[in-house]
Amino acid sequence: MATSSMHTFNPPVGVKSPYFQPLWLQQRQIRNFGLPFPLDSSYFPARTRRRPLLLKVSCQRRPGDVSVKYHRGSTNASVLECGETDNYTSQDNEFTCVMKFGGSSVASAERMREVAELICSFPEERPIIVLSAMGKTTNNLLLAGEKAVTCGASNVDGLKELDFIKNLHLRTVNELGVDSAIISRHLDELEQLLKGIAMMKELTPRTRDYLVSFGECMSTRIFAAYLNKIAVKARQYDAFDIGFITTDDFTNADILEATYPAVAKRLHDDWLNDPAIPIVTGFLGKGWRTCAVTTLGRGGSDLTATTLGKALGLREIQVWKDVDGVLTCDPNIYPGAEPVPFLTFDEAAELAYFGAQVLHPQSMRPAREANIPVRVKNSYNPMAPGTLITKDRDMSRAVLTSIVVKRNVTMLDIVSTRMLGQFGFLAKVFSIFEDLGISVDVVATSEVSISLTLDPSKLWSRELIQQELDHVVEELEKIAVVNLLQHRSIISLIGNVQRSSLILEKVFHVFRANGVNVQMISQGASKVNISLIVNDSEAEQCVRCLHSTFFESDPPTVLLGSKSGNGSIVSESNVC
Ligand SMILES: Nc1ncnc2c1ncn2[C@@H]1O[C@H](COP(=O)(O)OP(=O)(O)O)[C@@H](O)[C@H]1O
Ligand SMILES: N[C@@H](CC(=O)OP(=O)(O)O)C(=O)O
Repeated sequence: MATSSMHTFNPPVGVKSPYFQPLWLQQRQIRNFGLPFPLDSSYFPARTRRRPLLLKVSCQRRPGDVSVKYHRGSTNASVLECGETDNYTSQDNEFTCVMKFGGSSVASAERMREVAELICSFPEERPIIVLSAMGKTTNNLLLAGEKAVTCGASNVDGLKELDFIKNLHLRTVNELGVDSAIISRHLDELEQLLKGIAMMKELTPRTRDYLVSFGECMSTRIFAAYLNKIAVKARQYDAFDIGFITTDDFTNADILEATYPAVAKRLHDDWLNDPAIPIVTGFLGKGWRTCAVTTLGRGGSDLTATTLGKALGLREIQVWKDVDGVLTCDPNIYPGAEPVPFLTFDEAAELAYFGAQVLHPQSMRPAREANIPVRVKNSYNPMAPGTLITKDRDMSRAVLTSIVVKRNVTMLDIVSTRMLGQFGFLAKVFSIFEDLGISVDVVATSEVSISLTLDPSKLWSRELIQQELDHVVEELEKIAVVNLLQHRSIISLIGNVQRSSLILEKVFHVFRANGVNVQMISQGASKVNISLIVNDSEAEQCVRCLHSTFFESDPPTVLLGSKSGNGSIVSESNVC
């Protein structure tokens, strides 16, 4: 490898660039992360060897280029050395796209065979493959872990979830005709881990992440072995071993910037030494402080795929699902939902953030930063065009793109106890949320009152239970009158907010006809989202009615009589 060209390097003091992320690393961590430059022991003068070393890593890239600038010093002020690693240019970019296959796409031996065929049907592509765990595996691992806490170590081998996982994977290996030895160590370790959990009577977030990692570790090993068996040369990678460096937020970790050059370097070098299709575990990373396995939040393999796309500056990122693309609404709520042919990154990000299970909430970020198109396709129906997500699209005729619902949201109405003209009220409220580490979804304000909703996924992952909610209310009550409203839903209308009057006119017509009162409304700064808060019990029906109104040429007049606020039966058009 061409090493650093040494020169004086002034760190951009006070500048926070997304490509310049300071990391405090220890020697052991540097080795573990496999950072893409030679940091052997000679890099650590004796006096700093035991102390943390400040290493700043920045990744500079144009499409197809990856280079790393770094400097190191014993303190922020004294930079000892800096340099730049190899530059990989687009000519030697050996991969063309990422293809990510979700759990439903690799749920059985038959599905794995079909996916292998699908990959081979694109001979012009040199893909990197990302796989999730085989369908239902992650849920069964989590359930097994929870049961292990209380079932006692001697009963672990009788857990039906463990049995399901063993049977599924051994059957798949058998049916594909690959050697079961590739997963036997994992199955043994999994059982031991569950026994450990049973003995400790405890399942920490860190252990939970290690536990679910077995799903992706096994699916990728089986699939790589099968590709090799059919003479398609493939190499399996555990993401946590090739430089996917994350925060240590177990169960919901975030990818750190140093990941991009590390992963690019590893895949690039391996390809040059011995070309083989990389089969990478989705969903997993390595915590930068703990060096333990982390996960990126449920559905996180989408984020693995877009991270790889950005790391290698690829032409396209494909996420293969079990639906014909991103649909006009959740097909579980309304089976007549239609595929949306084009979306912008902003639309897709809002859609994912506000509850569309089809994409991981953070997955658009790397694709947007590197401006790499994301294509959502159906592995069960590869001929369907799918959804193409890009930076811009023609919005001239766009009105509503998709309707999303996020359930079980908690809403807070906060009214200042002071009179009008009291400045600093909003700042005080938000500083309380900041202190408590709680993120807020939707906000509507006046000078003396705020209505807001709390992110249910954050509540879930942080186990923010009633006690914590009570604590929030207690703190807020020092400056305001607070009304806590639970079991609400956010209905998000993703589309062209330039046409908000037209959209809202239709929406309120539907709601009025159905006797539904909107409890809060917010038009996001993103300009692609209008959010409305209704009762949980009303949400699905509202989505179905809105879908009929916006996406069907002949909306139903009356599907069902519905009681209006004063108890009378409404019989207007658009009552669903
Ligand atoms: N707006 C939407 N568009 C498409 N699918 C959606 C939408 N909302 C919810 N879904 C659900 O998301 C599922 C696909 O996401 P997911 O299960 O995470 O896929 P995979 O596991 O294949 O990555 C679909 O089967 C569908 O039930
Ligand atoms: N297996 C993990 C990660 C993932 O991304 O899965 P899927 O692609 O099937 O949503 C999960 O179930 O959350």
